[in-house]
Amino acid sequence: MATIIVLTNQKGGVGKTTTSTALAAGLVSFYHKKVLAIDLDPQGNMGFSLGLDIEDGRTIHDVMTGRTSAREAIQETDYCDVITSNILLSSAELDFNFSDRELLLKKSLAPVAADYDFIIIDTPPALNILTVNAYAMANYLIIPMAPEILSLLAVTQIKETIDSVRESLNPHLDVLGILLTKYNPRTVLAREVKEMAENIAAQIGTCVFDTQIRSSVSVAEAPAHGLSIFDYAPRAKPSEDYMSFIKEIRIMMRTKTLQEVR
Ligand SMILES: Nc1ncnc2c1ncn2[C@@H]1O[C@H](COP(=O)(O)OP(=O)(O)OP(=O)(O)O)[C@@H](O)[C@H]1O
Repeated sequence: MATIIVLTNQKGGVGKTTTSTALAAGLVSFYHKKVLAIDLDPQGNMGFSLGLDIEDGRTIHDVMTGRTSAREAIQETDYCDVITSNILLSSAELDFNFSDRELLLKKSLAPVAADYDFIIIDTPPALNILTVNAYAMANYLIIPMAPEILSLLAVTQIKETIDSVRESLNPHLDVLGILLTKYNPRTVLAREVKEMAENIAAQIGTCVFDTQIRSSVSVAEAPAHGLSIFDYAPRAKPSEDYMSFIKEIRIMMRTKTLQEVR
């Protein structure tokens, strides 16, 4: 069965899509894993970043409204399989107004989940029914966070959603860690935010990853070329950092699985 990793933070612009895309591409390119990337953000940036025309094809909205199957909505890219999103998903709160609506994503992806090693889910900058659907099927949450004070406040609010999903839908939901993005180690703010993030991580029962993703303009340029950061700018700092990040989380996931077996 696939390991399901969800990138989440209801604050916008903190690097959720960038990290989802790098993680999906990195697991395929360096570890030869079979990956399905799901875009749950109505902005539809993940499909675009992986080189797809998001106006074409069926979307996760079609899958979740039962108009098509997950298998029919999967599109292939040079990196991984993707189910794209578009603006129609922004009416999810109104469209999905029936009982069990929190498990819609899990049920619709069940027929394809066994075909993959990893399912990576990019979420919208909100805590809504889409986020809850992602949390309900996740093995691990990763919280990207930019070094800004408002970004820290957002992480505190995520805790309530995590607690309520653990109580009712997914008791095994595990927060793998907080990932500092757009990081400039030379600024005082970045160092202060790192310390605050460590306090918040302790409250959520998680950690701040040892790896931080440094800032570089190459991150903003890569999606326009439909290339992963590793192919667009292999020597740029974020390529190095995302590579270390993937190594770090693979070790963490392996350790956690071994602990569960014992
Ligand atoms: N390490 C980085 N260095 C420089 N720019 C970055 C970095 N990471 C992300 N960015 C830029 O920050 C912007 C927001 O990133 P991204 O779209 O990944 O965030 P997001 O959390 O998914 O946003 P949203 O919540 O709106 O979906 C983008 O323009 C992206 O190119």
